Amino acid sequence: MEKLPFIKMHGLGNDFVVLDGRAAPIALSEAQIRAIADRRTGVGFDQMIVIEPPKNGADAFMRILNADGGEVEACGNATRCVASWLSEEANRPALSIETVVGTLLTNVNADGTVTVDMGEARLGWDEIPLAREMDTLKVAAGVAPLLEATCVNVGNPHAVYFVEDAEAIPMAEIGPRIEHDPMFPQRINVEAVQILSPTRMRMRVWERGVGITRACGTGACASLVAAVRRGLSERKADVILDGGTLTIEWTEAGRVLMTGPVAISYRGELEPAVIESAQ
Ligand SMILES: N[C@H](CCC[C@H](N)C(=O)O)C(=O)O
Repeated sequence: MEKLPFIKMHGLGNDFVVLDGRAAPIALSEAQIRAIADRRTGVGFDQMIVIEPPKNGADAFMRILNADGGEVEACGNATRCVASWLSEEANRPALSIETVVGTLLTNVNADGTVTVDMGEARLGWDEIPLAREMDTLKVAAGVAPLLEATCVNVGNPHAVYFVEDAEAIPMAEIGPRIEHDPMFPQRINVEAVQILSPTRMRMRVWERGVGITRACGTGACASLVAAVRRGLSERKADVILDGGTLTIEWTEAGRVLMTGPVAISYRGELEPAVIESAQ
């Protein structure tokens, strides 16, 4: 096996290993993905992104793998990072990037931030999905003090809990218990949100398949949509994450736009032994 080149990128500290599978397909097992995700013996990442040739005429297709090896539908911060990289390669700011749940439109702004149109927020119980029919505005599922969620799907599933003090929530302890609650048949990303003003909120996240991350783009989108649904926020607001701030807008047309910075940390080559030794 050859050495595997990669780009290490992050969006507000939500970090990614990006592989280019356009010239030759890259197929890794869940165990191999977990081996690369290891922050001591691998490279370490929250998500792995594999860029593939487009299937429906967009600029590229992106596959998204969580650190636990599972493939998922959406990753907002990674979409922004990939858009920035591909935009420089294509020498144009606007791109379209296919994912397993649809094609996302991206734009690299003059200040270097990247905006992604994550598409329409899905609010139906079967779109989240939940285990049974109910109003997704108030879902009685969780672990104290996170007991009533507003659930939103922005390509991937989120349970958003509004709290008085986000810093006081023991996310490492209760996040995994909510992630695996039987109410959520595809598991779920968990957000604790403290409203600071009609245009600012603080959010902490336990990500499905990863754990606590410094930022979650789709989580910020879901938090804004949930806050608007509960009358707690204007349709455009800043979401303050551990790693920094994302600006999110839920347009009158129902689409969710996310804007924020991206960064390349380094480029590297993965030794074949890391992959071949994976159990
Ligand atoms: N953990 C998420 C995927 C990554 C989401 C996050 N990193 C983002 O920026 O949207 C899930 O299992 O749906």
